[in-house]
Amino acid sequence: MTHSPLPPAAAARGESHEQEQFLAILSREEALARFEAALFPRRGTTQLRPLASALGAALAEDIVAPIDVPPFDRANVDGFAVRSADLASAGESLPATLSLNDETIACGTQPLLPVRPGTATPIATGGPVPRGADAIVMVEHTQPSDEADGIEIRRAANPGQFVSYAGSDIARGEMLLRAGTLIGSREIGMLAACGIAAVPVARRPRVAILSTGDELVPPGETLRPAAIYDVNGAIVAAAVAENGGEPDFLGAFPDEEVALETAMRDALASHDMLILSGGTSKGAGDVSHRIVPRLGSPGILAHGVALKPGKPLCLAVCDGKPVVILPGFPTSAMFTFHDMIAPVLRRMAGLPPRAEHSVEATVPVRIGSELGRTEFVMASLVEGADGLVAYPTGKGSGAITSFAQADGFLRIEALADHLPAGSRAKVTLFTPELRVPDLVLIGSHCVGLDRVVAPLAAKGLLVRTLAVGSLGGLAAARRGECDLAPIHLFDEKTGTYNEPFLAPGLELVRGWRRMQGIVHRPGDRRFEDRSAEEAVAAALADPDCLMVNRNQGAGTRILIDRLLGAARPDGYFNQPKSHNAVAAAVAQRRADWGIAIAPVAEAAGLAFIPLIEEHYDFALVTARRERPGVIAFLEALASPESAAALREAGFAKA
Ligand SMILES: Nc1nc2c(c(=O)[nH]1)N[C@H]1C(S)=C(S)[C@@H](COP(=O)(O)OP(=O)(O)OC[C@H]3O[C@@H](n4cnc5c(N)ncnc54)[C@H](O)[C@@H]3O)O[C@H]1N2
Ligand code: MOO
Repeated sequence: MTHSPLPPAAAARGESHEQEQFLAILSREEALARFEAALFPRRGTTQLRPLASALGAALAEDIVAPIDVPPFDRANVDGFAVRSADLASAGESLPATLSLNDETIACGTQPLLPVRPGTATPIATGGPVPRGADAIVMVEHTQPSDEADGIEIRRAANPGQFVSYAGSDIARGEMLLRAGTLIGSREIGMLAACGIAAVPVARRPRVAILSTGDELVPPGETLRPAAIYDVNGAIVAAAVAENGGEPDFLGAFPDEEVALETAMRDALASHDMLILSGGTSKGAGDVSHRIVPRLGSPGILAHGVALKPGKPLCLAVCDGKPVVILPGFPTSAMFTFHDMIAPVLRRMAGLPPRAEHSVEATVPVRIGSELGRTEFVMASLVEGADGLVAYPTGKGSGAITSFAQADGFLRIEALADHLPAGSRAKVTLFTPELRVPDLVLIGSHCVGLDRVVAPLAAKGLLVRTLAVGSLGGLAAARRGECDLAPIHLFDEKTGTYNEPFLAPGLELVRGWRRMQGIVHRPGDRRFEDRSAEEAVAAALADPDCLMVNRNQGAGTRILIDRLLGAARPDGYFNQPKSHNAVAAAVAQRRADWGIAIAPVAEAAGLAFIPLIEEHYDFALVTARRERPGVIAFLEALASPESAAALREAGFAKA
C-alpha cells in the first residue's frame, strides 16, 4: 500500500510527489469492451479427457448418443415375461394359467426361447424381454398352479407393463449434451450410459495468481505486528476454479520490482493468464503495473475504471494472454473478478456466460454513493412486511464480509450521489436461488448470540444476524424487517435498560447480562488493584495516559461520559465502534485504557475492573411471534444448554 503522501519535510524541500493520478478512467463497459476485443475471437484448445477426470470441464463439442439406452427392451420388475393377450380375461374368480418356459432370464442373460401363447418365462429386474412377450407380471401377483411348471395369474396386464423399451431413456442419434455444458456427476452418468469413455473438453485455462504487498502473511503462519493475512490469493484461486480455470497460486510477493518482474515473466510463460492483486494504484511502491507493459503487446488496455468497488483495476493483454491486476481490498478484488474477469475466463474455458438471477427489493436506508462511479452495493436480503428488503452489508471495500455475507448486489448509477431510503432496487443474486432466512435478527451484535443460535443452525434453520447497532435494530423492528432486534440501550431517566425504548408492536424478551468494565494492560500500576473511580482518577491525573472512547450512540459511550464528567482526556476523540476495537487498541498500546465487556477483555489478555452489568435483550416483533424460526429461537434462548454456553462465554443469563 503506497498511497502515502510525502512527509512534510520532503514537500518543503520541493521534492516531487510520486503519486500519479488515474488519468484515463474508463467506464466499466468501455474497459470490458477493450479487454474482450484484444482477446477474442481466439482458438481454444480441445483435449480428449477420460470420463474419470472430466468433472468440472466444459464440453468442447456436441455429443450425439451413439446407442440406444437401454439397448434392449428391459424388465423393470422381478416376475414373469408374458403375452398380455393371454391375461385379457383373467380376474379374481377366473385365473389364467400359463406354463413356464424352460429358462430363467437373469440380468445379462440373452433369452433363447420365445414366449409362445399360453406360456411365461421367469425374468429378473433388468433382464432382456424375450421374443413374443410384451409385458411383465410381478412375482407377487402370481401363484404356482396345481399343474407342475405352471403359474396362475388373477389380473390382466397392460401391454408394455413393467417394460422399458430400447431407446426410451436415450435414443440413438439424440443430442445428448451440448458444447459448453459443464460436466457434473449427472452428465458423467449420461456419457457412461452411452459407453463413452472420453470426451472432448475445452482445456482449462491455467491461471497464475500472485498477491503483492509487503504486509501479507500466508494463512497458517503467525501474524507479525502490522501484517495481515493474504486473503486475495485464496479467493482468487477459488473463484478461478469456480469459473472453469485451473488456478495456480504462486504466493505473496513483496513490492520489489526486479524479483516481481522475474516472477511475473515466469508465470506468464507457463500459464494462459496472470492475475495479480494489490498495488494497482499509481503510487511509487506500486510496481506491478509498471512491469506489465514490458511483458508483451498491446499491454495495458485500461487502468482505472469508473467502478466502485474496483476503481484501480488494471486490464492488460500481453502477446495474447490476459494480465490483470485486481485492487488490493478483498471486496474490490472479488467483485471486479466476478464482474469483469470471470466472463472472460469463462469464455476462454468454453463455458457459457453465467446466468444472471435477480429479485426486486426495497432498500430500507439511504445509501450514499460516489458521483461519477457506477457503484455496486453488496446487500443482504430479508423478508419484510411487504416483500424483500435489501440491507447493505457495507463495511467498505476493505472488508471481506461485505461480499461474503451478501446475497447479491444492487447498482447505483454513476450520475446518482445516493439511493433514497424506501427505493425499489434490482438485486442481482450471487446464487441462482435465494434462500430467505428463517430467523432474522437485526441490531447490536454480541458473541453470546452466536452461542444461542448455534443449535438452530445445526437443525438446518438459516439464521441471519445483521449488526446495525441497537437503534438501527429498533428501527428495523418497527418497520417489520426482522423478527427480533438485539438491543442494549440504557435509559438515563429511569436508570433501566431496553424496556423504555420499545414501540407499540414490540415486546421485550430478556436476554443476558454482560459485565462492562475498564480494560487495561496487566501490570499497569496506574490501574492495578483500584476501583473504577480510582482508576479513572489516576488516568486523568497522568497527562501521558491515553484513553480510547466509543462511538456516539453506543450504550458504553453513555457510561464513559458519566464516568468522565466534564473531563476530555487525551484519546477521547478516538471513537471506534466495538468492544473488540477498544480491546485491540489497549492491547497494542495505542491506548492505555477504555471500556469493554469482560469476555472481550479476557480474550485480548487484558486486565478488567468491573463497572456495571449491561442488559442485552431482544425487542420481539409481536406479529412475528408465531413464526417457526422465532419459536425455535425462544426455545433455544430458554434452554439450559444455551444458559450453560452463555456462562462459559462469560455472560450471565437474565
Ligand atoms: N489516495 C488514494 N488512495 C486510495 C485510492 C485513491 O484513488 N487515492 N483508491 C482506493 C481504492 S478505490 C482502492 S480499491 C484501494 C486499492 O489500492 P491498491 O490496489 O493499490 O491496493 P493496496 O494499496 O496494495 O492495498 C489496499 C488494501 O488491501 C489490502 N490488501 C492488499 N492485498 C491483499 C491481499 N492479498 N489480501 C488481503 N488484503 C490485501 C492492503 O493491505 C490494503 O489494506 O486503494 C484506495 N486508496
Ligand atoms: O474501488 Mo475501491 O475498490 O472503491 O474500494
